[in-house]
Amino acid sequence: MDVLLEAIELTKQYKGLKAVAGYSVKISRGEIRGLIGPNGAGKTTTFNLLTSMVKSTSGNIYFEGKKITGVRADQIARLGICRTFQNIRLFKNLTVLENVLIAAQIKKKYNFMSVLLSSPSFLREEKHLVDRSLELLETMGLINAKDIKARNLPYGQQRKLEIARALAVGPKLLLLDEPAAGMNPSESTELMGLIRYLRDKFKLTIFLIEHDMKFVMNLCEKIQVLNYGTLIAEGSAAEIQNNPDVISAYLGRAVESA
Ligand SMILES: Nc1ncnc2c1ncn2[C@@H]1O[C@H](COP(=O)(O)OP(=O)(O)OP(=O)(O)O)[C@@H](O)[C@H]1O
Repeated sequence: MDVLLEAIELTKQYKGLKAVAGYSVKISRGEIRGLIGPNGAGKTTTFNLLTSMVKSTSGNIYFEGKKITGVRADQIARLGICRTFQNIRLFKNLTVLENVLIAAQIKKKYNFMSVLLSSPSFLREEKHLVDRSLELLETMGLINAKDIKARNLPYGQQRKLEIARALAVGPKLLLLDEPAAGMNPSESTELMGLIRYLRDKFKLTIFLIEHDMKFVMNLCEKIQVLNYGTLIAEGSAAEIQNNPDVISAYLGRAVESA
């Protein structure tokens, strides 16, 4: 098995609460993996730990065999772990194309003088970035919206723009936090096909959090289930659906909130 990402015994403690407790995962290159669990189970915290957006209390993370525990979030993105957010984070007053361009520039380190003097190499590079960003918008079905301000995009398209921004950084591993949230059934079915297409086209590995069970069960080859910060199950869609611990975790929460 060609393991792209491995986490061993990750824990995040907030005062008296263990948001994530001893979480481990091994994700193979090319896989589409799902992470589910009731509200507050620790899913987003897990993504925050994997991308160094929060510091783990203990545990280790390895990416392509190298230890990345404690590496800064911007460096994690440059190494090839990029993500989207549950609460969409776009530059709302910039256009769709500008949003992607900003993300595409993360990997480039311009020499200040070459930018100031608009040197030929900078202009060449800039054209390359624009071309690549336009290509990405084409792939995501957003090309006709390229000059529209992000705030004026319909919600489902804002979610797609977030994915385009993450792709612009050039990830190997793409983490999607509730990519289908707020989408109608036909949009989420279309998104499923798009995610498979992106995985193949860009040779990605995808790890996603999603509350839409149909989406997760149809798309993910393997699924993990968190409950109160602890991993309670891991397996195929059929294994997860029939797992009594998973069923009682979801039913238990439903009873609590009734
Ligand atoms: N910065 C923080 N300080 C204190 N507690 C936090 C913090 N971030 C998260 N938590 C707590 O950690 C637990 C896990 O939260 P998390 O957001 O990871 O869950 P989740 O599974 O993503 O939930 P949801 O499905 O509702 O998005 C929750 O009890 C939450 O209140």
